[in-house]
Amino acid sequence: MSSSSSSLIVALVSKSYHIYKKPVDRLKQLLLSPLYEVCLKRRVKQYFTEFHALSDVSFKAARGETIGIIGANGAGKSTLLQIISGTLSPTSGTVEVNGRVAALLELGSSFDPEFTGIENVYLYGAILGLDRREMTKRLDKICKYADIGEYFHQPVKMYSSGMVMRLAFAVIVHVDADILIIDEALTVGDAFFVQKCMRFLRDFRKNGTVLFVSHDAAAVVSLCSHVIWLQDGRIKMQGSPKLVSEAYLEMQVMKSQNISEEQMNRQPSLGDRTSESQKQQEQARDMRLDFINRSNLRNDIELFQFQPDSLSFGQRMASIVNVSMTDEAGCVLRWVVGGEKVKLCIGCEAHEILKNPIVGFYVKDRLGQYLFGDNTFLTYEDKALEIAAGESFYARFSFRMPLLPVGEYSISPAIAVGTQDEHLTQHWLHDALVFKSHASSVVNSLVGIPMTSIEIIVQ
Ligand SMILES: Nc1ncnc2c1ncn2[C@@H]1O[C@H](COP(=O)(O)OP(=O)(O)OP(=O)(O)O)[C@@H](O)[C@H]1O
Repeated sequence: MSSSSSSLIVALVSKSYHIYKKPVDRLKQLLLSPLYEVCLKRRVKQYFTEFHALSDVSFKAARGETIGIIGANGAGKSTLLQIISGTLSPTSGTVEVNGRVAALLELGSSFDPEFTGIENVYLYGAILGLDRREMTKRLDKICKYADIGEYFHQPVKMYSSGMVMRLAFAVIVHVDADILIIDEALTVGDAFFVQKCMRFLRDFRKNGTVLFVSHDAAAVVSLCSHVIWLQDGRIKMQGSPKLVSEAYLEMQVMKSQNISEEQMNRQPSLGDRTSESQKQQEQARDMRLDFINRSNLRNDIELFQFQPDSLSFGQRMASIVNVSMTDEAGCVLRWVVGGEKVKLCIGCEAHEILKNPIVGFYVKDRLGQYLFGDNTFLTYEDKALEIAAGESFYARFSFRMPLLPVGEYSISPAIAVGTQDEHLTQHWLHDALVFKSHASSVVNSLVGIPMTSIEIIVQ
């Protein structure tokens, strides 16, 4: 990307803070340090420790790009975005912005609670570099977009959080921003207004640049074209939303289970099982035969071979050794038609005694968006289940295959031990079974559900 096509260039941005143990240390630093330096011509000890909230962060964003910024609490997301929006200066590094930046962080946090909605519109406009005359021209439209009625004339302290969001977003929509910075607060709240914001964002993204900040990997996958993962003030990883969010999710699982990266076995050696799965593939029945010539929009879904060597993590008291989709009679399928009854079988092997194993899966689309998933926990919650070391077992999920838009999908199975809320992942296999929808009547939604009937009734 050339710098001229970039609407935003962040180059080696760092931010550090001086941390003082006691308030008096700040005073000592302020008074003694320069005094010593002048009188004694030497540096004296520092009364603070330096904390690096951001270290050498660099990236570029082009017009039409939506960049996701993910990271745990304290990772440096707000610091970075405050620097980009110009409300905080970096300790070192530069930010080049081509155009107007409008930030909607912690929605409405820059509103003055004592001022009315209208007064805050002017205030917010001023922060974004628009004078009173320009804001007056836009006031009616902002009022209509926010749709908060008489509250527009009331002090903001009387607003519900939903009203604050409505007003803040209405302003953002009408300030002709080139770069929008928003956070996940936008995606919660009144569903109709969220949809309205999303429609604006979808449109805005065609020419503008969006920075979307979130803790939630699934949210960035559905909105962003590129994702930056911040950890301890540094870029831990950046790239495609799917890859980065998977790695981030993996790290979160490891953290919640107190597992170090070394403890994770990331090298499955299940190659010897490939031949078995190949055999299954050859014997698989083509379910399309039953549906031939019914419709050219029939949702033909091709299932590929189980990938035992796909990226995985887990403690490995057990392994996933096979994933297949079968028809009701148990015959392994190579093709399935959306809307048909199928069974998803996840074969496992225990390497040690397993108490209360949970087997589950997620189905994801090409962008890594989670479409649906389930696990065995609730069904087995009241039944003590113990599996001896060396035993094989499998979990089977029976459901109707949803109708899927044309594209590639994958199933990520997992086995864990414990409960739904507190468990230790033993083996999580990313994209273990890939499948492809070749034709579909579903175009504008993530999945379609099989209709039992469709009618027009003229009275
Ligand atoms: N004024 C400050 N003085 C000292 N440390 C600060 C200051 N502002 C932020 N920090 C620290 O910098 C780090 C990054 O903070 P930041 O708010 O950017 O994180 P974040 O990723 O936005 O977190 P969250 O998701 O919780 O909002 C944190 O450890 C925070 O405590």
